[in-house]
Amino acid sequence: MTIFLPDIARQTSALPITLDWVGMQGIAVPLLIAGMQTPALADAGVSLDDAGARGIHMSRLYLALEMLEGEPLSADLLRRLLRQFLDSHTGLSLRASLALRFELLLRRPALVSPLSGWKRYPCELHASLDHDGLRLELELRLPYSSTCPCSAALARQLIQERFDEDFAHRPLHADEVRAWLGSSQGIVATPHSQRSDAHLRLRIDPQLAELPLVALLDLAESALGTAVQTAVKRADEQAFALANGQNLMFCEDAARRLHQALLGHEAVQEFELQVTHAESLHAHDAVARSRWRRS
Ligand SMILES: Nc1nc2c(ncn2[C@@H]2O[C@H](COP(=O)(O)OP(=O)(O)OP(=O)(O)O)[C@@H](O)[C@H]2O)c(=O)[nH]1
Repeated sequence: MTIFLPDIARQTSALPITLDWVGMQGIAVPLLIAGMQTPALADAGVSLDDAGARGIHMSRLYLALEMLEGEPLSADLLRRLLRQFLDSHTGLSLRASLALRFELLLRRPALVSPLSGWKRYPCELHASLDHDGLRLELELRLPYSSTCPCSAALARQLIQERFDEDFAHRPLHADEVRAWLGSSQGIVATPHSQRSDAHLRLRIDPQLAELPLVALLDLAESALGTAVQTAVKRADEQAFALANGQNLMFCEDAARRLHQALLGHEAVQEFELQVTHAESLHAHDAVARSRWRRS
C-alpha cells in the first residue's frame, strides 16, 4: 500500500514574489583541507526565481553536501556541488550558493627551539554559481603582535634622559654601563604591544586547481612579521622580543604591508582588509582598512 505524503513545496504561492536566497544555515559537514578532516558549518541555498512556486527542496541541497566528504576542498568540487544544487532545482532557481565556516589548524614551528604547536585560523569560504559562473570569496583571520612605534620612541627618550642623569658628568666604564643596561633602573620604560587581528576578505580566481588557503595565511604572516607563537621556551620568547623590537608598527603600517603583499598574489582578484590593534594604551582599538579591485 502506498502512503500519500502531502508535498507542500509543490503548491503555488499565495504571494507570487521571487526570493534572493532560500536554504539552510549551520549544517554540520566534514571537509578535507590540507590533508586533514576539518569540521565545518555550511549555509546552503538557492534563489527562488519562480515567483509562483511555494518552496524549494531543502533535502536535495542537504544530500548534495555529501560530495564534500569524499575529496579535498577545491574550486572544482564547489563548482560541481553548486551545479548539483541548480540541477536539482531546474525551473525554480538560477543562483546557488554555499558558505563554509571552519577553523584551519596549522602546525607552526617555534622561532628558535625545535618545538612546534597548532595554531587555529578562523576561515570562511563563500561560493556562488549563476549564469556568470563560479564566484569564490575567502575570509581569513589571523592574530599577530604589534608594538607601537610611538611608544617605543617615547620609551627610548626616557632611557636617554635617565642615562644623562646617571652618566653625564663622569667617565664611562663599559662594565658599569652594561650593568645599567641590564637593570630596570636603567631601562626605565618599555613600549606597549598588543595582540592584533588581521581580517582579510579576498575574491579568489575560481580557475585555480587548489585553494591557496595555507599560501595566503603564510603570505599574510610573513608580511606582518610578528605572528603570535605556539610552543614557546625562553629562547623563543627572547627571539620574539627581538622580532617585535625590529618590527614596530601602527595599524596603518600593518594594513599597508598586507595590502602590498596581497597585490602580488596571482590568486587574488579583489580584496578588502581590516587590521585591529587591541590597544593596551587605551580601552578602544586602533583600526585600519584597505581595499583593492583589479581594473
Ligand atoms: N521549502 C521548505 N521546506 C521546509 C521548510 N521547513 C522544513 N521543510 C521541510 O524540508 C523537507 C524536505 O523538503 P523536500 O526536499 O521538498 O522533500 P521531499 O519532497 O521529500 O523531496 P523531493 O521528493 O526530492 O522533493 C520537507 O519535509 C519540508 O517540509 C521550509 O521553510 N521551506
